[in-house]
Amino acid sequence: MAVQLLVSVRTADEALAALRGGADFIDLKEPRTGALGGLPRAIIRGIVAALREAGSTLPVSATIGDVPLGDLNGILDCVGAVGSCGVDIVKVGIERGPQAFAVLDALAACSHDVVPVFLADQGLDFAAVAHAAGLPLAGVMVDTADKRAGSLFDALPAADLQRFVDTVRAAGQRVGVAGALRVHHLPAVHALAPDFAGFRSAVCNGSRGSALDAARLQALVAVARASAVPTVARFMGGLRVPAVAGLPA
Ligand SMILES: O=C[C@H](O)COP(=O)(O)O
Repeated sequence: MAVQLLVSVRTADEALAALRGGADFIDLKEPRTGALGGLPRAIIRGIVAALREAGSTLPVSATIGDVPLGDLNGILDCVGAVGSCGVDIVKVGIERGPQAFAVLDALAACSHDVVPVFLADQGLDFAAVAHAAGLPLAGVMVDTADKRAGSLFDALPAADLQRFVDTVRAAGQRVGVAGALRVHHLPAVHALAPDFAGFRSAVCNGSRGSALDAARLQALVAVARASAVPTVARFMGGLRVPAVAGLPA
């Protein structure tokens, strides 16, 4: 099955461009304030309304922002507030640490559909990943916090990435990957075979805080949808990297 494309946006115009451009999920966040920067609630409500007025039935997610794991009440308050803005899924960043288990339990027990996003910069705690996979959540995702440090494929060994996908899927959960992924990572992403992959940096003209670029999104969607992607004998972390001449990386 094709990997579905989650595209992160920060305005209604970007959301409509992502809709027209072929995204499978629309993800609302403020990339200027961090990997999982949260948008003001009024903006979230406005973007959801604009998408629905345009006839979109695509799932919409939104992040709560960077709330420390130690602030469980703060996390749950933000999940409630963002979840009441009309989004289908609320995304919550999960840093590595012992508090992750209690936070995951609380997220699974709350009244909104939540996707925990494991931040891979310090490596993954597979006990926490397996714990999340066994909970009634809307999926489990991995991403990176520091976008300057390279992509997800730089942050984690290929074997860990595959273990993440396999662990979540074996528990029957939907699994997603993200982390400064570019067009040239698509074959590696396809090899991992998650249910969905998230993009922001790759669809912007400059940094991930700059405006979404429709041509870059179009190129990304075209390559992702292509049944066969040309590859060259170049490897990154043991995974094939494609040659995509003329397309933005
Ligand atoms: O949820 C997905 C992220 O917004 C992806 O952002 P990124 O491609 O800049 O890592």
